[in-house]
Amino acid sequence: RWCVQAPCGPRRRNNAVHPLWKDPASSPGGTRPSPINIRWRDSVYDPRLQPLSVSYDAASCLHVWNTGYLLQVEFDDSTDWSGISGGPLENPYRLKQFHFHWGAVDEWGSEHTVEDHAYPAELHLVHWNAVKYQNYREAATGEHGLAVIGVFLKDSRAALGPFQPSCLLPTCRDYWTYPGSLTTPPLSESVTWIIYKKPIEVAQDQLAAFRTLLFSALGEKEEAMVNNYRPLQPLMKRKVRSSFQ
Ligand SMILES: NS(=O)(=O)c1ccc(NCc2ccco2)cc1
Ligand SMILES: [Zn+2]
Repeated sequence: RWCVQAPCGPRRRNNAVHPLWKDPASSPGGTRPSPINIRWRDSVYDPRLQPLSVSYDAASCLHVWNTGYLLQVEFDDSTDWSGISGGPLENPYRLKQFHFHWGAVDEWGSEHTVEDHAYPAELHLVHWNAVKYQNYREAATGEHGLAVIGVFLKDSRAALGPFQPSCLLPTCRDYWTYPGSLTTPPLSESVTWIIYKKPIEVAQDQLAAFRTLLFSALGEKEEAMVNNYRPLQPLMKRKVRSSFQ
């Protein structure tokens, strides 16, 4: 079982909604905030987009932890064990971590939506540009610093395989891509988003397991970790490109 409680980080007022999720739906001064609602009419097929090349080695997985606002799996990014290239990317990017966002019920929970449809959860595989930057922390706030793959989760009888990153991707590799931001602080506008069109299927008990995690730390009033997604942000002057027609 994952460590259910959040690490005892900065003390928070009891039974307050996690401050992170009270962030206003706007990003003051931002020009490319995430997440967004993906609409067919805002997107354009780009035939120049290459397939995304994904190579993950489960042996580079380090540990799973409750960050205090989501569940995160960390990877050894000291070499190019696991990473992606191609697609909309001008360099190879190295896998640093993946994490999930989810709702209290199946009707919502994903950060991005497609034609106003929300999924029960969304997986983010976070990669950094190891050609342009020395480390993840620098890349996370720099231009062309991060590439995040978004995968929608929908519930079904089928069970998700073990948390091996390669079995977390849909078989259909059609995707949308757009320039955006981190969806949690520091909200840096450093992300090339790559969102797969097709969801992966997870068993109901796996979604239920996410909802047993806590925002609260040991000794604090228990507060279920649910609805850890940022509100939708305006598209502003951006084009969403699709790899498919
Ligand atoms: N939800 S997400 O995929 O947009 C995302 C991805 C990565 C970070 N990283 C936050 C960070 C900044 C410096 C070190 O670590 C925050 C949010
Ligand atoms: Zn995320």
